[in-house]
Amino acid sequence: MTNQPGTNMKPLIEIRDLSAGYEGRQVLRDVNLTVYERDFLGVIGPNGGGKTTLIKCILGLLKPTGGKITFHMSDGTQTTNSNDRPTLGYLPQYNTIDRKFPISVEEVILSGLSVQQKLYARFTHEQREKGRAIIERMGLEGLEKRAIGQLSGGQLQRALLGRAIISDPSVVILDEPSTYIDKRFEARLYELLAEINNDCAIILVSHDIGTVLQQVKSIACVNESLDYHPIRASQANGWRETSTAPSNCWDTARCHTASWVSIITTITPKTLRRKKANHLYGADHCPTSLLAVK
Ligand SMILES: Nc1ncnc2c1ncn2[C@@H]1O[C@H](COP(=O)(O)OP(=O)(O)OP(=O)(O)O)[C@@H](O)[C@H]1O
Repeated sequence: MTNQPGTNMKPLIEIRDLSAGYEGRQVLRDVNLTVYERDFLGVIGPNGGGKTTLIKCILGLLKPTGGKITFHMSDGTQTTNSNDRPTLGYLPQYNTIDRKFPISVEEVILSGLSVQQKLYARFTHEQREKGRAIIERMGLEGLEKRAIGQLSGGQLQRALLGRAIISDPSVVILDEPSTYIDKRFEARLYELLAEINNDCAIILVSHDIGTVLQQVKSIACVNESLDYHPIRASQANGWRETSTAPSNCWDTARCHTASWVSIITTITPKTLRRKKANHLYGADHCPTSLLAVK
């Protein structure tokens, strides 16, 4: 199944019949998905289901074994070459970051401009000012010169988010952004994402289903294949709520169908309790059948 174009939403990324894997082992198959202008797509699914692999394919970090990814440019042209694609902002999973790398907060944030920068060229005054504004927006004032190895987990996540948005990308991709972020900044993080979403599309990979459902406009469940469900479908004036879920949506992903569909259809008090429990215990330790299983 592929998601259908909205009435006036411009596609930014079109994924058709994508398959991908590692060393001959297939991880994704027959993935079809379109990311639209100002979309806010939540990507959920079980551990090892292929969420990060999908993101790597979009970013051009992993070559698909089949299918194609088309990027739509602001001038109306299209490309399948990831070197020519529009700027994508990326916040990688926390555990992929080498914290021993000798780089400061300011340098991490400015490194998000590297695609616009000639190799070894100095940053301009304007770029540094932009870096300062992002540092302030991320609540990192006073930590500009601190090496990333001396930051708390949440401070590092904020620096990485700053890096992801500094280049004014057309799509920001966030892989588990709330890991290590405290409650106060988590609320700010989602406020920031709502602000950013006024200008660009967001793809958010998360295990925090309650938060995902409150924030996103559409959901993709990835477990080898992909099932898509719009929560707020596009219409002439933007996005509107929908309340239907395809009953087989989660079957394909081998999730617990009834529980998932009830979560998707409405945010129930049960879901809110789940969200609270996730925050207290972490999604992986949350004892309930609402979590996806392989
Ligand atoms: N570089 C790699 N080489 C070989 N196998 C890999 C590699 N990266 C991921 N895999 C495997 O591919 C599968 C999908 O991994 P992926 O990281 O995409 O899952 P995920 O849905 O993002 O999982 P999680 O929720 O745990 O982050 C897993 O079985 C994983 O072990």
